[in-house]
Amino acid sequence: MSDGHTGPTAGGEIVVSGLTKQYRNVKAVDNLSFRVQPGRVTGFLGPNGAGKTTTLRMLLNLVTPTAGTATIDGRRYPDLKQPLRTVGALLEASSAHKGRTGINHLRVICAASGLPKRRADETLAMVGLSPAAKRKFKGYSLGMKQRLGIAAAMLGDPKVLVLDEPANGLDPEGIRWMRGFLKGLAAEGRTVLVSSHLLSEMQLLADDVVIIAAGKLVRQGTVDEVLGSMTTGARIRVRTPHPDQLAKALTEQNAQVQRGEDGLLLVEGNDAAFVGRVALAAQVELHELTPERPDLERVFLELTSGKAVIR
Ligand SMILES: Nc1ncnc2c1ncn2[C@@H]1O[C@H](COP(=O)(O)OP(=O)(O)OP(=O)(O)O)[C@@H](O)[C@H]1O
Repeated sequence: MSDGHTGPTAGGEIVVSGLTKQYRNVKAVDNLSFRVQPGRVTGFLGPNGAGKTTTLRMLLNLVTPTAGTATIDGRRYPDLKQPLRTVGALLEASSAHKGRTGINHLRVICAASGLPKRRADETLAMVGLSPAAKRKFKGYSLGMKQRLGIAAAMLGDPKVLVLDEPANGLDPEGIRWMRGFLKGLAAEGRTVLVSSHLLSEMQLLADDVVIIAAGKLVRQGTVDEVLGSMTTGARIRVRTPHPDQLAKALTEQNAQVQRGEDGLLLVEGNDAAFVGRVALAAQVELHELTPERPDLERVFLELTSGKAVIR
């Protein structure tokens, strides 16, 4: 809708509708629509150049859409009555005045935005940076800078968090911390939208995923739905001392079977119960029968194959 109001929505829902951004030569975002629910972590995934950053910047009114709308809590960003209390954002490795201490960086933002000064101390504690409060920004590690950026995003106690590649450059400990922190925010009922190309990380972090490629929606759903919808990715590992006999029986039932080492068979497109039944009917002893869940990495490559163009 053009007046910036899309009617009542549950607190903190993000609604992207027909969003499009045409740069001179590139359609960075192409008629994109999706919804992001509160109380959940949503992974916003896509290959390089897919249009993730452009979408998030349109959501935050930093880039003007060519067409379509993006609303937070039912309003476009410029129409939010209290933007910092509604949405907090981390767009890139946060920058701050090099000679300023972490705590002063946050206090400056509080002063400029009419937020109480105590929020600087509270959010610094929230991200575990209190011990480094009085150290200068230029001495912060990348991980500390990311934490400070998150503290800044949390100053207004927003119900919506939008983070562009927050795990970039973090070490495994930093990534683990980030995961716990973001899950905690969602558990408090906040909306957490996180862009990433680290798909394995998203599988551990996200409840829902929105996958885009070349500016277009490729798939949206819960992580389980998206993984479960990929029949080609689902395989059953079967181990038997009689692989020839079992492979023959399975192939006769039109199953696709790949041979591995040590009597291993990989069966595609069927479930474990099917494989067990065929083995029983063929009187073949089984030493292993394991459904292999497709991982998000494989699903992602399959869904976006051919669209991961470097533009
Ligand atoms: N200001 C701009 N002017 C022209 N083209 C742009 C501009 N900003 C982005 N693009 C182009 O739009 C496309 C989408 O870029 P965007 O940064 O949104 O993708 P992304 O999914 O965030 O990628 P990455 O993971 O590499 O950051 C790319 O082709 C990019 O070159």
